[in-house]
Amino acid sequence: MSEDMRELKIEAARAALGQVTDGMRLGIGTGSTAEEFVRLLAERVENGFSVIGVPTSERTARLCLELGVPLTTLDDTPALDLTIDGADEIGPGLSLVKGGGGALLREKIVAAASARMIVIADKSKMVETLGQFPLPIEVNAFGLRATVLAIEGVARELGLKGPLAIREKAGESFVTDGGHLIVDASFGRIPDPRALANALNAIPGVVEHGLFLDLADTAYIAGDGGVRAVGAV
Ligand SMILES: O=C[C@H](O)[C@H](O)[C@H](O)COP(=O)(O)O
Repeated sequence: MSEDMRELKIEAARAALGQVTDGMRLGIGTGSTAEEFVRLLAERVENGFSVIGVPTSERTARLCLELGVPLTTLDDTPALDLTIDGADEIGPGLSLVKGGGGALLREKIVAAASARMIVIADKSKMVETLGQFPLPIEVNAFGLRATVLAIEGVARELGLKGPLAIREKAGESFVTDGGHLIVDASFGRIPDPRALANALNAIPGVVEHGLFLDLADTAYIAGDGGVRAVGAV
């Protein structure tokens, strides 16, 4: 990642930090942008700021522990004030594709348990139509081939084309924090994300998918001209 790109992620994270107030219960996202947020948050915590966070992945949990950000679980703190997370794509109405890092299931559970969700990203994530980033679909390993066939069937019915790939890491199937697999669907364009989300939700082997609809309230998008807020501020 270039230094410029990292700087944009830091700027977006800093804008989101401005919305965090003392005592908040936070959902803490996953990925390179969310990690910049964790680093800034840790500096505030070191200076006496009091927050408690629910991490959306083991990776984020490790970073928080390393930097001294206090953590809780969703079982102990089931209602959160604010989730701050990155995204792979941000489309119309703050519809999102998430899950490039494989954390989509916990991210969605945490976002849904939060009163508010802020997305932080550099400007490259803004798109007119979702789908150029392969859509991550978290699936149960049991019946994988049947589930892939069902996803292909749903895609065909919706006029979506493109290969499905079982995600791999270092030559092995990638396994999520929840012990599931990821199917990456390269549709190119998803003109009706809601129809696809509903159809995927109806497939038993699909645990969750990376379409986040009606979850994000605000996005802070960092570009050359500074940070732009999209949605409610
Ligand atoms: O599973 C990973 C998450 O959904 C990330 O928030 C997403 O992939 C964006 O990550 P990054 O900030 O590294 O582009």
